[in-house]
Amino acid sequence: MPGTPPTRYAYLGPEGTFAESALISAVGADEGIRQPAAGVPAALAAVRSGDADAALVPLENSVEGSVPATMDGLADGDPLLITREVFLAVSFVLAGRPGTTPADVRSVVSHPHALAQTAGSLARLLPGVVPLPATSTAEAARQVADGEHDAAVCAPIAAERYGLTALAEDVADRPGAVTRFVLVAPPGPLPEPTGNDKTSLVAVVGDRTGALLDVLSEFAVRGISLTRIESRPTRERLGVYSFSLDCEGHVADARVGEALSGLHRVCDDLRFLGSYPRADGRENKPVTPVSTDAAFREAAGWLERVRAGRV
Ligand SMILES: O=C(O)C(=O)Cc1ccccc1
Repeated sequence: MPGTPPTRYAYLGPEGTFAESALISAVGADEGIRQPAAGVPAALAAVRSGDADAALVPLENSVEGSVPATMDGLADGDPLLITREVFLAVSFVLAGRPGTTPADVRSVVSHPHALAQTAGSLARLLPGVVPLPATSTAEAARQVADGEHDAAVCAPIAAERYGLTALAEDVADRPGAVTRFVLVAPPGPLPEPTGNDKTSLVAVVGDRTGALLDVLSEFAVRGISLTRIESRPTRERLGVYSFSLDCEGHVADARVGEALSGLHRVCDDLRFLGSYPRADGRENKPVTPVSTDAAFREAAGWLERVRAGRV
């Protein structure tokens, strides 16, 4: 009998990206097949088309904030679900072809988030050199190896993979930067609740007074804490925004489920992006007695009795 085929994981490639390291740390080096994609849109497209079973993409960084390609790629297009989050400490090297010295460098290239996290250090190491964007840190290393540019800001493993040497190690304006990656899959069964989960949503609200307060109230009245909220342009016209947010809890929890029903009523559009185990090493805040599943069950029972005239 044929066994189950190996899981195909797309990731922001090429080989040697932080996304690949995050994928390996999430699923193991020997699990499934890793498929490098040319960018975040390509990684998500591979899942939507069925060419991959899941994709590992960067979502946000502790220094530079969210990755717009991922935020927008999840908010638009066919629905996808986040099934895991992965946190990775990122540390960079400035890498060049063997024999290069900082004085030889006329161009430096990297992912915009890597450039943002190293801007001050690059200005010191390479005065007057204007940094250029690449689709990923490993793509930048590949371009340097191919002679398209002189230096790349990348992971030590990417420098090694593309035969580059470090002109400077541990390049960072602020040490301790952490990037949050997510594993996304086509719609399907949700990860089981673990008791320490997060739920991600995109809420589109009308252009009216108090719209954001309406969104926040749905969480506040049910004792649900938000872990992230940011606005993104809907790209329809200036002034119409969506709110991308994460809250504590799983949609299977009564309070979260009820909050989502409430949001579905008050929002012009609500996209559920998944409930998955919290992986940032922190614990969700304790649920107050009035917001537990038992409290919601008891209240539903009470209402049923009232409606039946059994007061
Ligand atoms: O380009 C990469 O290697 C990525 O995985 C994206 C990224 C870039 C900079 C910091 C963290 C993640």
